[in-house]
Amino acid sequence: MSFASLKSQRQSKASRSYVTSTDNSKESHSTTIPKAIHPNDPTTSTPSNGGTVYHGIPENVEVRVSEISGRGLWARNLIKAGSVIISLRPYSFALASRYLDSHCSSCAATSNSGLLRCTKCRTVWYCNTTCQTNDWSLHRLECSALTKWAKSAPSKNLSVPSDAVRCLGRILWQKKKEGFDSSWSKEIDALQSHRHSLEPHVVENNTHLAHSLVRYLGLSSPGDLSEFGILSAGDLADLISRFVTNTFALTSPSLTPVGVSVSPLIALFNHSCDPGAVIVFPRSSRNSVEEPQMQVIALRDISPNEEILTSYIDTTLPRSIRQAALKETYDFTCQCQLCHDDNIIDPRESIWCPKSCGGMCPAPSDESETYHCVKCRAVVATPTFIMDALHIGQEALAKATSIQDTDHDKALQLTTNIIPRLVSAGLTPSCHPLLPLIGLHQSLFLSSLSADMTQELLDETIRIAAKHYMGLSAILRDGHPVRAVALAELGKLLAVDEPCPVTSPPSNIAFLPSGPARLKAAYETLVRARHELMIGFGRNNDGGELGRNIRETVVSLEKELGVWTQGIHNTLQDLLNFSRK
Ligand SMILES: C[S@@+](CC[C@H](N)C(=O)[O-])C[C@H]1O[C@@H](n2cnc3c(N)ncnc32)[C@H](O)[C@@H]1O
Repeated sequence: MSFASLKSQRQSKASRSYVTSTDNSKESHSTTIPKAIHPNDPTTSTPSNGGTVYHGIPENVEVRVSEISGRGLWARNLIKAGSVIISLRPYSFALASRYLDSHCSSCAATSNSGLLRCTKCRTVWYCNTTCQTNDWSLHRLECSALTKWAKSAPSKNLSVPSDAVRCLGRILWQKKKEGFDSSWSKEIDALQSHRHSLEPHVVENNTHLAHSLVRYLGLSSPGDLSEFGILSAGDLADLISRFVTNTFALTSPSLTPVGVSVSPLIALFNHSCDPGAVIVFPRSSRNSVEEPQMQVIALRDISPNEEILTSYIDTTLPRSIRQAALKETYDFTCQCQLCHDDNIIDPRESIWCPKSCGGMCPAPSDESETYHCVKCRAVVATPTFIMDALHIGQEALAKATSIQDTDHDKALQLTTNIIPRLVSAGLTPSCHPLLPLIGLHQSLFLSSLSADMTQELLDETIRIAAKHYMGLSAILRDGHPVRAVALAELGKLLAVDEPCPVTSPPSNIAFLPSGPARLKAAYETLVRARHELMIGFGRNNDGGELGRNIRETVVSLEKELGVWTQGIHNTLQDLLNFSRK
């Protein structure tokens, strides 16, 4: 698995607590509001910010330091939901190896008209010569490193270093170019490092990364790193630790992780499992030189003096998995309400009431002998089949995820078999591992859709997409980009022309509307998706590239529906005229 996918699994999704807090300021980690430090005042020098001057910090945001989470970014004024809080090009980014030939290495765009390959290293691709020229000052150095790496690679699938190694290489070349005393280098050096408190297996991973980096840079020993300002093994360990703790997944406008990115300013945001803001790459810039544009968008209104928090991990995951991921990579125990309030029934870990009252019960754990419904208060002994379903579901999820690219059919068979078992055990659609299994099932189904698909296959994919959205909407805030993308996907599937006229639906498949009713459902779903995209990908961005695509589809559906309504109107008019004759 690439560093990009690992990172994105941890950070791409954020969520909403089941009990919505009306007091947003509760999300801050200290009882007193931390004092502001003045990051843009070069005379300020506290031990916590090292006098770092942050480039591109907007007027309505300031850096403050809290005892629990260190530096963070705070709102000075009210920030409305859907506002772009920060927009910048990351200091460094690298595409994951599998996306190098489908995305431009300068602006990260995909191209329908074909990309141009660097003729020397034959590894990176560009939209055109402008993009190539823009990237040349760094690629010049990267190009020979890539060529040497490929020559000494033991096999073809190891002929390109990982995105993490390439991104670290770019950071070091750029630091050298900018000068070690430049503000660019100081911002990188001021990223938080946890090298003194890492768990042994993290140290081991970091050591592998360090060795690969030394090899990639063409150095014979770590001692040669002094030309990059790295003077000791401790400096190298710090560099790697800073990188791991502060990188973000580079994502496509529809949230596919395609690489890694580093921005020291955006790395100042602290974490919450119910964040007020998200980090996205909406592709909103008209000028490709500014892309990839990394943006922080408010998911809800953020009050003045409230800390702006983003999420580092997939917040659709249950608490124990979130906490383990945060501890391992970021070295802290999350204190957010979702992690600490035991009175919350978390839909991520819930099953339907076995007495069918429509209420939810906390999913039982290995230790619990009984479980109770929060609605009707029924207390029920935990049947072993629920525990078995939870365990088997977890194993199936791990297996299907690991083979999805190598054995599509087997992965699909696994998800097809396990989902009904979890549903009949009473898991709600947002409960782990049912929700990620439905998400995986949907993407496996989508990859098997073709122009000559059958009506049944299309209908089944629509039903899975609807279930997926339903599960996400129980845990993610309205307008969350993950939820918005899922709804757009559902709307697009509904808008696909039905492959053949529907006679009667097979009895084992629930009813789905057809013809004009389906068109109307598609229209309404896409209008709703556009509303969500405008929040999650920014109002000023028109919902990003995906929001603009959906707007075009909505307009054409409106025309189709108009033609249809006009057709009915004309037919009625003809009938009326005929009966009058
Ligand atoms: C990406 S950095 C965020 C900026 C960091 N606070 C700083 O001073 O540079 C991530 C680190 O911030 C700290 N952090 C972030 N969110 C936190 C939270 N909710 N509680 C405690 N520490 C947190 C952890 O040390 C984590 O490894």
